[in-house]
Amino acid sequence: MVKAKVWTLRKYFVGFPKESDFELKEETLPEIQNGEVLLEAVFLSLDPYMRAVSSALMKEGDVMIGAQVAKVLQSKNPAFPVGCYVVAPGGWRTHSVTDGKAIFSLDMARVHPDWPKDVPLSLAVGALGMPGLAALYGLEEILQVKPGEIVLVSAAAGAVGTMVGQICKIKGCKVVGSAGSEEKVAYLKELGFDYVFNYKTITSLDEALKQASPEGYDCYFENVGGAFFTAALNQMRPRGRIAVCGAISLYNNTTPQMCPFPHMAMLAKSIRMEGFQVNQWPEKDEASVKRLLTWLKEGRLKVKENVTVGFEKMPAAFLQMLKGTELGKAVVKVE
Ligand SMILES: NC(=O)C1=CN([C@@H]2O[C@H](COP(=O)(O)OP(=O)(O)OC[C@H]3O[C@@H](n4cnc5c(N)ncnc54)[C@H](OP(=O)(O)O)[C@@H]3O)[C@@H](O)[C@H]2O)C=CC1
Ligand SMILES: O=C(O)CCC[C@H](O)\C=C/C=C/C=C/C(=O)C/C=C\CCCCCO
Repeated sequence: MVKAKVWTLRKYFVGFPKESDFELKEETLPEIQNGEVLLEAVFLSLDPYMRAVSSALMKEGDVMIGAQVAKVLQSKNPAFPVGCYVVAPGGWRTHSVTDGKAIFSLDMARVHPDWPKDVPLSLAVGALGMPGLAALYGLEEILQVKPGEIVLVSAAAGAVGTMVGQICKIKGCKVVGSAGSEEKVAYLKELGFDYVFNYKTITSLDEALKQASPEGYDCYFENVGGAFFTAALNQMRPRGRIAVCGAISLYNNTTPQMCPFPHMAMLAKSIRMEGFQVNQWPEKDEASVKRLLTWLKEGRLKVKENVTVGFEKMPAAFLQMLKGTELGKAVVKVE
């Protein structure tokens, strides 16, 4: 019998998560049944949605949800032969038995067959996986950005935001980003953002947005919510579009955050605002990953990861990701 180490949600998060909200356990896994595989995790992804959906989709004591890059050790599913690598919704586990169905979003998929040997497999849960697809779909399917348009993106130095900015430049747009440290601001300028500001040090968000683009914004890629949304909405151009990808500034709230009603601003400028989730276009995923991979190989996409080594460090790495103190997509490498 195979034993797995797992991290469970010991207590629901109240406000900002604490390491004591998690509990490390050991599980004995069942034999695989038809359609199932036995997986060994290689890289585990840490993402803000794990905080956002925890109270809605999990019970105390559940294994934390999440995606991982894993190797197939045993298989009774012809789509996933022994020895192949997959991106699976295995959760915070070192080993898992699964049929590949996700609790929340992306079902199990093989790592792209054309994955080059010199490209880290961890990118399959980062720039060339869920966050990268979220950026691509938000820009193409929701905002339908056109060359010459002006795009604003919040949390711009994050796994999604860095891809949004770079894809905007590939598409011939002007892109403005906000981030919470001078290190991140400098990095985004290296990536080619046209204008970047540190939202923690400016005196006025309205002034910062106006200075970045006096003519306003055609598109806003929303990752943060809260007061940033209100300021961005007020500087949208007529017929502007807002893609609601996330609202990380709200995830730790213990009471609902109120904001000015957006109706008059949306009415006056005929603004379109649409929420989306990355799992809405499964038929496009393989081709989309291939496009992102091509842009990476051409040097048109740059990626940065913040790799924590050791399964036992997952809770600490998760809190660090939510705090946003580090640059790069947060992943944990299982030793
Ligand atoms: N709809 C979908 O399918 C998907 C949605 N998402 C959403 O996209 C957003 C970004 O995700 P991702 O790039 O993976 O996250 P990352 O963890 O890579 O980056 C998130 C960044 O958000 C910033 N942040 C954290 N707290 C706050 C706050 N209170 N106010 C303002 N900024 C804050 C931090 O950077 P800093 O403060 O330095 O700017 C942090 O580094 C999230 O809202 C996430 O839920 C992600 C994937 C798919
Ligand atoms: O078991 C699983 O589903 C884990 C695999 C998930 C996979 O890694 C991919 C998708 C992640 C999508 C992220 C979405 C967001 O960040 C959106 C943020 C909040 C959504 C709130 C939804 C509330 C549900 O009630």
